[in-house]
Order: sequence, then structure tokens, then C-alpha cells
Amino acid sequence: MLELKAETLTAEAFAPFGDVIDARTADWFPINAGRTRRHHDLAKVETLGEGARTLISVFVSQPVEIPLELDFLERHPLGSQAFMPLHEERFVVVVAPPGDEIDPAEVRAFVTDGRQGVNYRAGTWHAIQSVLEREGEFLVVDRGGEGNNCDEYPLSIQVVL
Ligand SMILES: NC(=O)N[C@@H](O)C(=O)O
Ligand code: NI
Repeated sequence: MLELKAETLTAEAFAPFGDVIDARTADWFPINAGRTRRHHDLAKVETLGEGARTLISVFVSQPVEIPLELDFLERHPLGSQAFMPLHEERFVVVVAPPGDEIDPAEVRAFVTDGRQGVNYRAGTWHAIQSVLEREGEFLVVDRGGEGNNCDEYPLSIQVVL
């Protein structure tokens, strides 16, 4: 079993896997007569393949136990997938770089701080959503359309904080 200690999530550390969505660190410009700061274009939405379209959904998830025990990672080869907490929920992120094989040495675990969201780029291996402490509600932006967009890779992982 691969044992990982979750690291604090930063955009730099997460760069091989996708984007961190965080208004606190993002540039912005004023709109709406100056009443609104637009933190613009924070993550790259990818929708590939036949009939591809962008989906906006809301996930309501029950919290995971820590240590977090995983027996697979998944990937979406045809599109990105973004998770943004709606009530400052913290969650665990486990990722590996895109590719048909996963090198256990390249698997990373992160924990968010409640204000951060993530956008997995197409093909990034990841654990299914793993919210901490309480029921979580997330805005999710990902790809709909034809074809298989979810592959699983068996891998035993234990994550501690
Ligand atoms: N299945 C689904 O829509 N969600 C997963 O892809 C996930 O990453 O939680
Ligand atoms: Ni997913």
C-alpha cells in the first residue's frame, strides 16, 4: 500500500496536474461600474471528443475518514474536471500525472484550506471527491458528451494529514 502524507495545496505544486482556483491570489479587473472584481479565467476547461459540451453540476458529498483509504485512482481522458467548494469545505486531493501507467513515486496528496478549488486537467489521475469533516457542497465543471470519459486504475493508497 502506498502511504502518503497530504501536503498543503499550492498552485506551483499542483501545476503538473491542473489549476488551483483561488480568488485570493488571482489577478482581477473591475467590472459592473467598479462594484465587482472579476477574477478572470482561473482554470482551463477542456471538453474533447464527439458531442463534447461543458457541464455545470453540484456535488453534495459525505465526509471521508482519515486515514483515507483508496483502492483506485480515476481519470477523465476527454475533459477537465473542476471542484469549487461552496461553503469553505476542506478536501483531500490525490493525483498522479496523465499517462497510461501510474508510477507510485509520482502520486501526490494535498489538502485544501477551504478557499481553494481545483481543476484536474484532462487525463490527470485523481481520487474521487474526498471532502473532510462535514457534508460538502461543490460546484463542478466538467465534460459531457459521447464516449467513455472515466478510466479507473487499481492502486492501494492510504492518506494521512
Ligand atoms: N463521477 C463523477 O462525476 N465524479 C468523479 O469524477 C470525481 O472525481 O469525484
Ligand atoms: Ni473525477
